[in-house]
Amino acid sequence: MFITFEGPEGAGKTTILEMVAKALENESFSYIQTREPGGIRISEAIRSVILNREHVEMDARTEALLYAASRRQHLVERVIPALENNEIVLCDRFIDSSLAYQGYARNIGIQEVWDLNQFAIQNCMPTLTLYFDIAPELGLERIAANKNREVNRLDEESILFHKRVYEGYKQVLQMFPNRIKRVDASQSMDAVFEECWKIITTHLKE
Ligand SMILES: Nc1ncnc2c1ncn2[C@@H]1O[C@H](COP(=O)(O)OP(=O)(O)OP(=O)(O)O)[C@@H](O)[C@H]1O
Ligand SMILES: Cc1cn([C@H]2C[C@H](O)[C@@H](COP(=O)(O)O)O2)c(=O)[nH]c1=O
Repeated sequence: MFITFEGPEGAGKTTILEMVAKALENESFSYIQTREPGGIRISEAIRSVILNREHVEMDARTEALLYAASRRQHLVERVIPALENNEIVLCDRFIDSSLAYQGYARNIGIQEVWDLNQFAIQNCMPTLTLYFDIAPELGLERIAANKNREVNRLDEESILFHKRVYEGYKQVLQMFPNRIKRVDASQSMDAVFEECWKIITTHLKE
């Protein structure tokens, strides 16, 4: 099982992924938890290049290529070996982020970014994606309130950009209605977790 967590900034993906990991551990499932961009040395290095606040001149297609490169290395080095070892993979963001952020919000085109990513993923797609649905304003409020979080280059984009990301996700949801399950991320943490856990346990049984 390859489960990804998707959604705009501050939606609660990382928080709930941690809670899901603990719940899987309690049930004695073997799993790994990881993130994109990053998760392993080379992909974390690419992450620093992409998200560096000084790199304001980065071209949108360069950005899309760097995310895809980071994705490729992470898949080969971390995700695929874990799946081959029958471990559940919990991954904070994956290809849907590229479709929403680079494809739609950056105006490259969802189809172009999808095509670009095929070279990187070679058909390795998540079996389940939890989409954390939250109004961009509320997500940004949450991250602004979290003083421990480092602000990155994408966080600093305009509210207009974050609204486009939200619109982009809506389109991605329509493209993959079977794989992507929507969760109301504006609820309390416990309520969001319960909703996610129900979806995951159903997926496990299937
Ligand atoms: N359901 C919730 N209600 C209120 N606050 C929440 C909820 N879920 C998470 N938070 C808080 O919101 C902030 C952002 O949460 P988190 O880092 O999990 O979001 P994220 O989706 O991973 O964000 P990003 O993609 O921007 O890194 C954190 O301070 C977290 O404690
Ligand atoms: C995988 C991926 C990510 N992004 C963006 C989304 C966020 O703004 C950052 C990652 O930061 P986080 O705190 O770890 O969520 O990168 C993107 O634009 N495209 C992608 O493919």
